[in-house]
Amino acid sequence: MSPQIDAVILAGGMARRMGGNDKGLVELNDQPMIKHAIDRIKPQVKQILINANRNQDRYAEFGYPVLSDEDSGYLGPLAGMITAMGQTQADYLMVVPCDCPLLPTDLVQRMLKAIAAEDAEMAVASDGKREQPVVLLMKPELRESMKAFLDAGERKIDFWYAKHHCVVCDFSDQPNAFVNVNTPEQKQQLSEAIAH
Ligand SMILES: Nc1nc2c(ncn2[C@@H]2O[C@H](COP(=O)(O)OP(=O)(O)OP(=O)(O)O)[C@@H](O)[C@H]2O)c(=O)[nH]1
Ligand SMILES: [Mg+2]
Repeated sequence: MSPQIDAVILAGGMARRMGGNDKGLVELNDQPMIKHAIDRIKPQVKQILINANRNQDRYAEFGYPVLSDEDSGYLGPLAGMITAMGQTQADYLMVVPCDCPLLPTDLVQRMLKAIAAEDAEMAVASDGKREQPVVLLMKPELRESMKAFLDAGERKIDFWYAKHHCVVCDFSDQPNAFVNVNTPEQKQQLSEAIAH
């Protein structure tokens, strides 16, 4: 039987580079940014979870459970992942950010295959040039390890996954899939690129 996979879309950051505007709700070509991510991921998983720390009512309108960080101190993406790992019943959790509107339509399938090929604990996506540290597929059982790492004051996720058997899943055939919208300028650029 194929494993059950849920996804969490991380939208719990402060979005300082976006002027503090809640990035998942900022519109890109007439749709909230998170809706682009939802449309990419929904066909690939059983259940979507949204992780948000403000505007929870607006996020709830997308029709999926909205989880806020257990620790509300804006401790970074790890806090959102820990929260979602504690909620999911799935075999694997796919983590994606809300600010990558062009995620691969074969993301989950390839990440799962990469894990199986090496009997790894988790996979991190790469665009061929660099790893995408918040695009991860992992077993929810890793929650305790991640929580201990965060509780120890560590924040950098790549240091955490270096402690585990993590395989890099290469998407150099679609490098634009991980285009990341952190600033109004990046949003404008992508908006124009999509429109053409
Ligand atoms: N749950 C949760 N997610 C976070 C937190 N900080 C960042 N993220 C998420 O992690 C992903 C990558 O982070 P960034 O792109 O740097 O987003 P950000 O921190 O909101 O933006 P900046 O303040 O401009 O760095 C995004 O999907 C964020 O929503 C946090 O404290 N809690
Ligand atoms: Mg970002």
